[in-house]
Amino acid sequence: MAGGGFVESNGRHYEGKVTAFVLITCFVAAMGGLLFGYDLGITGGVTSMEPFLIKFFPVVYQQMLDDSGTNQYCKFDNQLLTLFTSSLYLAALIASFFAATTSRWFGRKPSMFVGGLFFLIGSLLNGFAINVEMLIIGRIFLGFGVGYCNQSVPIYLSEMAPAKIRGALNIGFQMMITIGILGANLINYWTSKHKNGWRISLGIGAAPAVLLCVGTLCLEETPNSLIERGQHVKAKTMLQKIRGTKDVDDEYQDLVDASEAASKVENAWSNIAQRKYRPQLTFCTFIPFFQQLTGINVIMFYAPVLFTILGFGNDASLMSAVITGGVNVVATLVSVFCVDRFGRRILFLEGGVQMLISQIVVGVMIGLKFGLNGEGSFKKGEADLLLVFICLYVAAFAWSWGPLGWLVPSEICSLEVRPAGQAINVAVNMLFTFLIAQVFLTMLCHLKFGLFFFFGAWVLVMTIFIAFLLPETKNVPVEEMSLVWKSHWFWNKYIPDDVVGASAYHSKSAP
Ligand SMILES: OC[C@H]1O[C@](O)(CO)[C@@H](O)[C@@H]1O
Repeated sequence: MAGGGFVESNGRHYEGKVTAFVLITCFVAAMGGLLFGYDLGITGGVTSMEPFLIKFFPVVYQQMLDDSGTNQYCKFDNQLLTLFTSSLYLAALIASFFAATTSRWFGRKPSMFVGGLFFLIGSLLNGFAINVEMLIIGRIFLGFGVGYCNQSVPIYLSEMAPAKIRGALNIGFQMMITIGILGANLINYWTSKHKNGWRISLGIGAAPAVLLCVGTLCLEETPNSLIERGQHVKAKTMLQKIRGTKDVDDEYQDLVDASEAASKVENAWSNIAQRKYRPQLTFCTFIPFFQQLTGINVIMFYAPVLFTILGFGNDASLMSAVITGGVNVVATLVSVFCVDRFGRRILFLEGGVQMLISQIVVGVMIGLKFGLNGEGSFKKGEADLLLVFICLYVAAFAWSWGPLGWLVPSEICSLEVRPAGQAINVAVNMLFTFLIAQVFLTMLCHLKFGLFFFFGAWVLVMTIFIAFLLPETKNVPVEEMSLVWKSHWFWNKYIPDDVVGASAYHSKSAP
């Protein structure tokens, strides 16, 4: 068992080693993130494979053949094809509400197990699909898996992990999502060379799903969940077991206190609607909304389709998706190292400016080449340059809005508003992921190259939003957030003086 040491919270010492339990936890969490990323990334490549289109979407395929040489912008515009991609996010949105109740009543473990099972069924239905119905039902099952896992895995992680690696694990989840997307792109690149390769692409997700289910069976329930359900003795024994030491009294007491405080919260929804929580409500709603309005999923879902449209050729399209997927992973890693050193704001602001410039360049290049009628294709050198700017855009997203879109909402919400804040964050994220997936191909058909300016304009709005409204949250303990709001030019009017008095007292009294 590697690692060890202790962490302080509220002046108390938490003993805690990185035990085997913690490592298995990381492994399972990794599978949860990986599956989400895999399902995000897999459809773009699959929907650009001819045998797949011929079998399930012959109309789109015919449209593609008939259209050759004419309007590239509208080649793939088909509602049923889009529904194949986007149905997952709608299902995830609905399932995340059920998952919240399951993990509260029955524990995190059953929730994650159910999530893994959904993933397994969905992957098998897709891999063996004989008609569009089976495909879409499979996608809906995968969506239930995403809803269940996105809700329970991050909670499980933060409850199991020793405090000192909690933040790293938070970004680690996003990191696994990007690795899943890259894995999907690589697998598509390989399977596209085989006749029924799409079956492998869609079915192979069953493997991590089995690992997730089996992994979950080997896991223990979190002490927090046991306390929440009145099993105090078991909770303490469990905490000793997972921390690898008998000396857990301080941490245990904090968990009991936190659970008591949480049980007093009668209605997290009416809490977050109170005036003094206006900053939390605003950021938990707007951060996921803006994250999706960067347009990132246009690249993540449709990169191979988009690159095909731009004239990259089938192989080059899939290869380009692998390149953007790789950039996504590496740039997320940059964030892991920078976020606590340089802070959140600088990443948001630099990322915003870099995304905006890249989007303008991409829009102009496509506009100059394809014009309004959508006719043309790029020469090799031009295509490479376009790819460079798309990579710069992906990198900027991956060290800013990607991980921070999850980190910031979670670190600004104190216990009394956390469940509601987190639920809003996940729901808004899924809703706009769904909408963008659903309307992108139609928007491309109508807005043409202007689509890149459309998302660019949103990036400008969100960068101004961050510049003026988000204070730095680096190294701010959650109980001191109200001091930060109170000293902010805009939010100060929402924070009553007595709340700040209480936090100031708290922070002084904590040694
Ligand atoms: O890495 C890109 C991916 O990250 C997310 O924004 C989630 O944080 C997804 O919507 C996107 O596909």
